[in-house]
Amino acid sequence: MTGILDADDMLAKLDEDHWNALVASGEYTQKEVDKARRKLAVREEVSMCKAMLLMGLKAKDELVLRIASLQLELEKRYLAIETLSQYHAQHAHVNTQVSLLLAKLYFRDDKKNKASVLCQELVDLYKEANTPDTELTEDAAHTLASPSDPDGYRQQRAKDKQAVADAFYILGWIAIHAGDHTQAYTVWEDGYTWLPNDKRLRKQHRKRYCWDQERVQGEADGKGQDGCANAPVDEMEAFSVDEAHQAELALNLFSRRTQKNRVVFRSKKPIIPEDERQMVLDACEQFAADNGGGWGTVRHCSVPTTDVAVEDIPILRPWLRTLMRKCLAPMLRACFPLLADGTDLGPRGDRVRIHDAFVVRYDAADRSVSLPTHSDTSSLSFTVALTEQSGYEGGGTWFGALGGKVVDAPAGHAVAFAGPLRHAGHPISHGTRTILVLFCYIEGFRYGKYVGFDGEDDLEHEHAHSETSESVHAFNGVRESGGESETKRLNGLGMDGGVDKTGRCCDGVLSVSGVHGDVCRGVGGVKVDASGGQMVGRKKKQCGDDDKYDVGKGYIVYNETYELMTTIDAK
Ligand SMILES: O=C(O)CCC(=O)C(=O)O
Ligand SMILES: [Fe+2]
Repeated sequence: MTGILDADDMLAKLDEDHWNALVASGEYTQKEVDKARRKLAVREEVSMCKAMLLMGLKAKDELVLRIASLQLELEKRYLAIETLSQYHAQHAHVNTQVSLLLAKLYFRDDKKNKASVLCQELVDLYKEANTPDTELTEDAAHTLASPSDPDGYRQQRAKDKQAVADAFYILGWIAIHAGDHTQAYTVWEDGYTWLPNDKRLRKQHRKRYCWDQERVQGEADGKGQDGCANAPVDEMEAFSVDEAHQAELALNLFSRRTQKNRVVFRSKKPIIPEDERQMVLDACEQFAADNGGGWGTVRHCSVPTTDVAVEDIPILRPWLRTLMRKCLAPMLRACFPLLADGTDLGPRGDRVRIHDAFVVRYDAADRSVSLPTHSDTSSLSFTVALTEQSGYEGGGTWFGALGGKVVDAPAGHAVAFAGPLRHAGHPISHGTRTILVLFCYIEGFRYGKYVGFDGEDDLEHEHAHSETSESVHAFNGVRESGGESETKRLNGLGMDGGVDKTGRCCDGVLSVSGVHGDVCRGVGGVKVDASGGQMVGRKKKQCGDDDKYDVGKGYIVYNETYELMTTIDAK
């Protein structure tokens, strides 16, 4: 009995022996046992915190936050929500952190309206009590974000600002998921005005500035592509939805009368001349060389498509703005003459805005050969071929609503289509295929309204909740509560958006902790809509019989989305 001094030590020793025996017997792995032990400790702490709360032994806000974060660790988000929402309902002046965590959990739970009310409340309270910050240099902003002050005042201020920045950020994402990019960018711009030192708000501001405002010489005076200045629609080859897809939701975006079932268009002529294509490819290679030697993966995870964001390559920005203004926007105007709300894209398509622009490369020699079925979170999208068709085999864009037709384009030609259409990057079997991909929105046109992105899905989620709690109760044992099965069930969907170490969300990749496991969900995560699609980040991934491209089970999600969700996990 060496080293045993009192009853507590004795019990601890017995406990230790008990756990060790479980591992030694081979019945459980060390990892399973560690997890079970941690679970017990967390439960004990929850009980203690609850007792302290009753006895008024510590600041209530702190205790409530601690209880909620422990409940999250136990993978019981519904309990965390209950804890926070009850507290929120009972207290008129609720701590910022409590409101924010509750908003994030609602957001992740797809209760967007509830999340939105809380975020708006945080923003309004902040605005009442503060004045907009001034923009600081990156360094100064960083110091501010990590202050060291003994009495904690500055630290608390910084935390509150961070919370309000998060609230702005979430409000924007809620708008994106409702298919309202205009509103999202308005909120983010407002957030940037108030908190210009928040990195994510600053990034959104710069993106808008880049695509909507910045003009450099040569652009404004009309140099650049004029090849399709008037973009007559007869210069476009149109593809119509087939018999089986007459109810295609994407058609709802447009006047049925004028659109006549046409949802995909391919230019008959090249819109980017060869020298410009080469310039773009060179710029991307140069960018890759300057940034660690390889192309990045801006969006994807388990399907490792390689891509670069055009806004990150300065010389491509004016080029794309000119191409957009002179060619692509008028082309969209011609192809999609009348929207469902009776408006049009404006003279020469000047209501069209770039939401995102990527150069995407598929390479048969690495694993980036295809892209799973998804819908873009855009009202209109483009792919423009940058490489010659002779340089690859396979490839092109697959569209479900065209009866599974694959539309590929010769070098320099553009394919324009309605973003909500289900589509996929058809696999290449040889060579390299590089395309420019554009996600566009139409200023002031809330396309989500026409494809069912609107509305609170509380009912659906009350149901999901009961499933969640059932599964949680059913899986309290050591074995069953471990990562995969529970995470799957927690989603109530049998599929999950996981997050890998690099911050990309992946379908089918189940991460170890349940909390991480459904990181994607709230960000528009694994949302199943009427047509059985999932929405992740800015893309809506669909699962259906014809999901034959789901080879790599990849989601397309933004790293910035991941950044937001990790702040939720940070509690
Ligand atoms: O490879 C293609 O043609 C499709 C690409 C695509 O859909 C995307 O990047 O969103
Ligand atoms: Fe796409």
